[in-house]
Amino acid sequence: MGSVIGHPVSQRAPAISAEDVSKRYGEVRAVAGLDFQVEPGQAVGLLGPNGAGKSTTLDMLLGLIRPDSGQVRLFGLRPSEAIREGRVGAMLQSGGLMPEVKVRDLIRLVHRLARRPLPIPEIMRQADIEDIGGHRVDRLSGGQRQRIRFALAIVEDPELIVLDEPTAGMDVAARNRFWENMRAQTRAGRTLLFATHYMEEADSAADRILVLHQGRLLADSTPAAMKARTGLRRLTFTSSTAALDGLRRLPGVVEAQLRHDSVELHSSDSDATVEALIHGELRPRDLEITGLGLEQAYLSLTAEAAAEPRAPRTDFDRTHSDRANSDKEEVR
Ligand SMILES: Nc1ncnc2c1ncn2[C@@H]1O[C@H](COP(=O)(O)OP(=O)(O)OP(=O)(O)O)[C@@H](O)[C@H]1O
Repeated sequence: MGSVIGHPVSQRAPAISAEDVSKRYGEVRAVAGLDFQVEPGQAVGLLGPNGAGKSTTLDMLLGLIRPDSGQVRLFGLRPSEAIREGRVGAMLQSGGLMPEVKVRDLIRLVHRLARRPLPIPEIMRQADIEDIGGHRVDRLSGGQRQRIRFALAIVEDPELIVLDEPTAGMDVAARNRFWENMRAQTRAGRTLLFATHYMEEADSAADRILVLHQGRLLADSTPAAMKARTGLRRLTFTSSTAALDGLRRLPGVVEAQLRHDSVELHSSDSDATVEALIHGELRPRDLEITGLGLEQAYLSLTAEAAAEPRAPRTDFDRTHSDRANSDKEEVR
């Protein structure tokens, strides 16, 4: 990518650096003391339940809102500088598209305004919108509109792409094509930070996962390490004599599901569970043992965090407790 080569000065700086970043909305602590760095070329998935602070974090990284405290740098620059230099592209949840224009005309318009744009055919190809160039923007489906937003995000060939739930509204085929394209983007050296609620996307597209919970960083890990962390295993088999009560009493079993004669167990001691199954009455067939998926690992992590008593009040809380309600600041 030309732009990567074209910015030697801050090449060694992390693509993203967030240092002790916090943000409140009145009484709501949206983000509390967030610290992380992302190296160039990484694909990072940002996960967290509704209200965990994902969008607030992305908005602060992009300079759309100012943190109450802490510092954000992109390639060693303030967010507004990095964006001005065309090094950052974003695709956010909000933001309307110009109505009554054709897709190709919209891309041409934004292309004309950009300082160092990619060629239009390249933008259309990368965003997978070649087939809808002649369509009116206000008559597109939700998934097609997302692809237009992505096209607008990459017009300036940015080194960092920030995506907030990019595949919302896309069908399965479009979603697969989108992530295939994203993998090509990171192979080409681009850095990717995306918020998502789809675990399978995070699992396949991210080489690192950040889990936010109540504005704090709960986990910073690879998908594989996160899955291994729970220590739980999934056992599936068929049995014509299984009953839920008996399954739940098996050693190690923490969760049991029975649908017709298909059984799924989650076990904290799969050796003991298998031993009991083999020597019991159930006669399991087609027994398979696998690790739990990212979704279960994520759910157990966030459930654990929700069950913990709230962390003690911090200096940040005391300093900012009287802050007014609507302090969203536009800085660009
Ligand atoms: N402009 C605002 N004014 C007041 N409170 C806000 C504002 N924006 C966000 N919040 C609150 O801050 C917290 C974090 O919200 P945020 O949108 O960052 O979470 P999220 O993880 O992106 O959620 P979701 O998955 O639902 O998009 C929530 O409690 C939310 O209600």
